[in-house]
Amino acid sequence: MLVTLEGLDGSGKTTVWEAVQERYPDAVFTREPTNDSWYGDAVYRSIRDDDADSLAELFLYTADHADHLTRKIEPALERGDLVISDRYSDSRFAYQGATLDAYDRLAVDDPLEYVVDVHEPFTIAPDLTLYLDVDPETAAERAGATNKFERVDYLESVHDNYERLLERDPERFVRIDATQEPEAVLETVENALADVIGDDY
Ligand SMILES: Nc1ncnc2c1ncn2[C@@H]1O[C@H](COP(=O)(O)OP(=O)(O)O)[C@@H](O)[C@H]1O
Ligand SMILES: Cc1cn([C@H]2C[C@H](O)[C@@H](COP(=O)(O)OP(=O)(O)O)O2)c(=O)[nH]c1=O
Repeated sequence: MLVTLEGLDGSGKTTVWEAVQERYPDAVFTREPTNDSWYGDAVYRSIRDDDADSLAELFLYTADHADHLTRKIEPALERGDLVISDRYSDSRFAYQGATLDAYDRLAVDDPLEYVVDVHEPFTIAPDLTLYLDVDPETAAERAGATNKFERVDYLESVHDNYERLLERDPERFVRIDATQEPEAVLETVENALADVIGDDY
C-alpha cells in the first residue's frame, strides 16, 4: 500500500513522517525530492537557483519521480510493503501547477491539468494521501522562507491547487487540520492511517 503525505512547506509533514516511523517500523519511509540519487541532487540545485526555468524544473522533479518509482516504490509495493512518502506527485501538481501559471510559452489552459497529464502514463497513484492543511501565512512562518517557494503569495496559489486536488479525488485524500498542536496532529494522522491500513502491517 502506498501512503503519501502532502501539504505546504512548514505544514509539519516531516515531523509526522518521522514520528510515524515508530508506529510502522517495517514500512518503507521515503520522500520526494529524493535525497539518495543524483536526480534528487539536481532538483535541490534547481530549488536553490532563483532563476531556474520553471518548465525545466517540472521535468527535473518528474525525472526524480520516475527514478524513485523504478528504484524504490515499485519494488517495495511488489514485495507487499507499506510505503510512506513525504511528498509525491501531488506536490508537482500543486507547486508546478502554480509556477507554470506564469510561464508564458507553455500553451496550455490549465497548468495543473497539464502536470497531471504528464504523470498519467507512468506514475503509480497513492492509495491514501494525508493532506496536512495549514494556511499559507502559518506555513511560510514555520518554514522560515528559506527557499523561493516559501513566500505567502506563492503558497496561496499552491494551497488553492491542493484544494482542487482534494475536490477531484475526495476518496483518496484525508484532510488533517495541521494548525493543531503537534501531538494532536500526530494522533489524527495515526487514526487516519489505522482506519485505512487496519492490522495489515
Ligand atoms: N503542529 C505543529 N505546530 C507548530 N509547529 C509545528 C507543527 N508541526 C511542525 N512544526 C514545526 O514547524 C517547522 C516545519 O515542520 P516540518 O515538519 O519540517 O514541515 P514540512 O516538512 O511540512 O516542511 C518545524 O520547526 C517544526 O518543528
Ligand atoms: C516534491 C516537490 C517539491 N517541491 C518543492 C516544495 C518545497 O518548497 C521544496 C523542497 O521540498 P521539501 O524538501 O519537502 O520541503 P519542505 O520539507 O519544506 O516541505 O520543493 C515542488 O515544488 N515540487 C515537487 O514535486
